[in-house]
Amino acid sequence: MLRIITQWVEAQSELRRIASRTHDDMILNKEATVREVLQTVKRQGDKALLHYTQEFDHQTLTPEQLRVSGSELDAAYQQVSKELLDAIRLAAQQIEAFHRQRVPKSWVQFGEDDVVLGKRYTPVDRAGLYVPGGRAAYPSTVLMNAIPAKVAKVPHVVMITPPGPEGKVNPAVLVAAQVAGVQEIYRVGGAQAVAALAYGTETIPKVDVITGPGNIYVTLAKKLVYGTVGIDSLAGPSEVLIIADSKANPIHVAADLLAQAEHDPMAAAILLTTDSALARRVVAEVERQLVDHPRRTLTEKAIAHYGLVVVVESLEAAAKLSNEFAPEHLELEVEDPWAIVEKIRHAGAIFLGYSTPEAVGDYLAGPNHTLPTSGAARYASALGVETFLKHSSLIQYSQTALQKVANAVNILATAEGLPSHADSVRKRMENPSGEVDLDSPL
Ligand SMILES: NC(=O)c1ccc[n+]([C@@H]2O[C@H](COP(=O)([O-])OP(=O)(O)OC[C@H]3O[C@@H](n4cnc5c(N)ncnc54)[C@H](O)[C@@H]3O)[C@@H](O)[C@H]2O)c1
Ligand SMILES: N[C@H](CO)Cc1c[nH]c[nH+]1
Ligand SMILES: [Zn+2]
Repeated sequence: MLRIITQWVEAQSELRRIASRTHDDMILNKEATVREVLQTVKRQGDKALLHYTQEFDHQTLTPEQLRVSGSELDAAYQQVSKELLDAIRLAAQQIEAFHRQRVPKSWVQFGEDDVVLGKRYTPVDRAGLYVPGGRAAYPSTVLMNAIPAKVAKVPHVVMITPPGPEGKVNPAVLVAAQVAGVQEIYRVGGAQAVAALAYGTETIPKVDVITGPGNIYVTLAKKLVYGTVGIDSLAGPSEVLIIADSKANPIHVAADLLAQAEHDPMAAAILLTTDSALARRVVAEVERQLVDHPRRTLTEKAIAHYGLVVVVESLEAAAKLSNEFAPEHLELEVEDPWAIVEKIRHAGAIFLGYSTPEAVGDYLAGPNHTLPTSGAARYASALGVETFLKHSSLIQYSQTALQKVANAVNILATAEGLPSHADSVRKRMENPSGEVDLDSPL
């Protein structure tokens, strides 16, 4: 049952509790397990992957079965309907069009005295895409990860996803991978999959960056291997925060809350509204929609632990609470959403207006659905092409330009007690031609 609260201080404290749900859980219960999984995979490679796949996914695999075979990839096309294939293709086109919009470009700038400055973007050599598969199969997440990697021109992309019943990977996931151009797929999930990508095993290549969302084990593993490899962001259990006014439709608001709650018992679903009647209607409607819900047990858990309705005085107050929470998804179900968006400072993705359910963003609007959770939207952003790129700074100085700054470099280097830094400039001033007298004693 969703709780309604009206007190500002209580709302702030409840929102803090919900935002920190993954940190608390991570630290108290799961971190030890994940550390052990990471260490064991690092030491034992494939053997550990098979062991943990048995323990956590209840599937018995041989090392040869870790990689999804060509015949399994071909067969997947026979197992999805034409409608599903068409929907995957439509989503792929829209996601690609969006991600091609603003690809960072290398640049150089020519300044006074022939100084050249710039940035050169290059893709990582190898990317590892995590596609969740514990409680649901996510062909959409395949597209959201693989398409930006492709647009960034990453030369080697591998995908990793947990095995389902009978060790099989969901055929829609395999089809989406092929539509997005990923052929190298391994069936392993959880922290053990992240470890394989970070350290490499006999079968699975080590990568430079790991992207993709996942449950608490996956998210904690990504956090722990950061540094050995790059990661996109901490995209953990899903969350939605809805700001609604009196004109919002309670049936739609309830459906949107449940759409995120149904991902995971640790998902969060929050409504901030200026209308106490709407608050009550949404609570009743959530109950009603849960009655025949196919994922009722896990969705109810999420709603009971991390669901909340807050009645606020104004939309400005709602925006303030939302900024404190920094949600993964923010829906503005209000009459003039563009007036409120001005006040929003932290959110992974913002959905504007009554007819923009968050689910269009999950599947095919174009922007990425892999987004920071648990307050990480304060400092992180959606997965994108730039996640797979890094840039090198470019700096070229002429002798004249160097001369002009020599004194300032000398002063700074002396202040830092680093004489060779000063010498590296001074010696070029003393010997501008760079000629070496080979007859003089060394
Ligand atoms: N933030 C985002 O952008 C975004 C996008 C899509 C999905 N999601 C989230 O991704 C998650 C998907 O979770 P999922 O569970 O369906 O799939 P998952 O693939 O993330 O996790 C399943 C794996 O967890 C491991 N695991 C399960 N129980 C374990 C235990 N007790 N100990 C150790 N390991 C264990 C298993 O190895 C299993 O393969 C959800 O939380 C969903 O909300 C987030
Ligand atoms: N809402 C998820 C991100 O938190 C993404 C997703 C994929 N499929 C359905 N939803
Ligand atoms: Zn979703």
